[in-house]
Amino acid sequence: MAKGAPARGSAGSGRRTLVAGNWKMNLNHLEAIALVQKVAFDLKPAELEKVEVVFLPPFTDLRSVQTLVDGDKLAVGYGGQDLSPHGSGAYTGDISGTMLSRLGCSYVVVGHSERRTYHHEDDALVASKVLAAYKHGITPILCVGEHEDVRAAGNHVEHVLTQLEGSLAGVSAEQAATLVVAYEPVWAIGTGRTASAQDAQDMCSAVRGQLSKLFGDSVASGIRVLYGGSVKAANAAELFTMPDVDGGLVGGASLVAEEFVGIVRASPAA
Ligand SMILES: O=C(CO)COP(=O)(O)O
Repeated sequence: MAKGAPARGSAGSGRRTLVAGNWKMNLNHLEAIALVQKVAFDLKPAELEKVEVVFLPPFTDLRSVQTLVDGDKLAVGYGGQDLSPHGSGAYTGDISGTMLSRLGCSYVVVGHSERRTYHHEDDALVASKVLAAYKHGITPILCVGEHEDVRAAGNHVEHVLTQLEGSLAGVSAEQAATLVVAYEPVWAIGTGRTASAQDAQDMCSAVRGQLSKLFGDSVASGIRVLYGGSVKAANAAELFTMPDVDGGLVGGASLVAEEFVGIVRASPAA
């Protein structure tokens, strides 16, 4: 039985399933165009209406993806993998929310474990990026998740909920209404070791319970909570039918058109 806020379930919850492909540091702009074309042309309009499909390419591919999506009026979304907490100015290498929104991005990943690990991003920095995204009208996909040792010690729920609260410092209930959270256990990312559907459900439910405490039941029941970590066409259906799992944040499998399309089709909503 779900522990989180109000009666829901992906089917019948009112939350539209979201399948987002995080390409990480892969694919040049030509490969990007080929992949988006293949996925978007393969999926039927009815499927794209039921499941929201989002591409998260490297910054250098965004212009090409924008041109393709706009030119062919594709019913897919796209966004960045990170953004600067700053608005503009002398921040070498940073990409601002304004730049992303000018490129038509509707989403941005914030606080991915790879950035937390390799770029030492802490919850306070992640929270400032979440606020920067909202400032520019971009929906943050906030990533949280535990390392293997934390799970082994049985502290994973507490760890993730602390991370969630810290990463949402300063966010209002009104802003949170459009939030997307992605639960990505670090030990499942790129390892082929997917969390069990029940483990994913338990954590996504706990996340929703914490969102309820922070923003109230009605806001929390509308927030989409995704699972990420070795999602494939073969395991997506089991994960996405769990009542608090509203879709997936997909890494490796999002680079292969047939596999990504298979994941979208595995959604019970599709
Ligand atoms: O980190 C992820 C998505 O953000 C998950 O990556 P994989 O699907 O390759 O495990």
